[in-house]
Amino acid sequence: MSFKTKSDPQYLELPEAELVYYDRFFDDKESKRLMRGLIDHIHWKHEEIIIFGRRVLQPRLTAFYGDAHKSYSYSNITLKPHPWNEDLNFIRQRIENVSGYQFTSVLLNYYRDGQDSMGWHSDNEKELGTNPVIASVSFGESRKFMLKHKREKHLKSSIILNNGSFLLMKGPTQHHWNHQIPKTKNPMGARVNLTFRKIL
Ligand SMILES: O=C(O)CCC(=O)C(=O)O
Ligand SMILES: [Fe+2]
Repeated sequence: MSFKTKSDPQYLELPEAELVYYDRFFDDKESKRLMRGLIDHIHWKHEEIIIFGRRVLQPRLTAFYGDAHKSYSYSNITLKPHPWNEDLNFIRQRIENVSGYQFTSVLLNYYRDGQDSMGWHSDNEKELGTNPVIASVSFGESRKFMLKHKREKHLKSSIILNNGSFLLMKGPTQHHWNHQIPKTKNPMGARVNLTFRKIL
């Protein structure tokens, strides 16, 4: 008799990438509690960024938490971390135990509906070092996570990130691939995503 655990990992077979996906990493009850806690208690901000010299609001809310003195800069903004809270430590503990990696910081994104999104990018900021490990946890509405190779333009992939899921990106993934969460016209509820990172 085989016994399937709730979080059998799926290895995504993409060249020059290392991606591992765990569906239902958190069960429905935990996910519901954590999503509620995050929406209600995280210090969400609607950040302005500068794109091609213009000030625009990001199409989502964000927050940055982590060890003190580990600031993070991207798209002309520098984020100073809020201290870890209980829910974030609970999530961090679980992903550290399973992945065997440790994280100093977490960037949170709150997609209020299908019109909220994140454009093509890779998480390759200098302070993450080479081959950074990024641990991505999602709660709420399922959204499509798209990947495209930076050099070989025909190489594309996508994966649906479900409620309670955990996606681990490591090895040369950030070096060779961009990712995005596209907008969608389908009616969509809220989604919260957390990307745990190690700032050196
Ligand atoms: O919302 C997601 O799943 C992606 C978030 C992301 O790529 C990031 O925070 O760098
Ligand atoms: Fe990212």
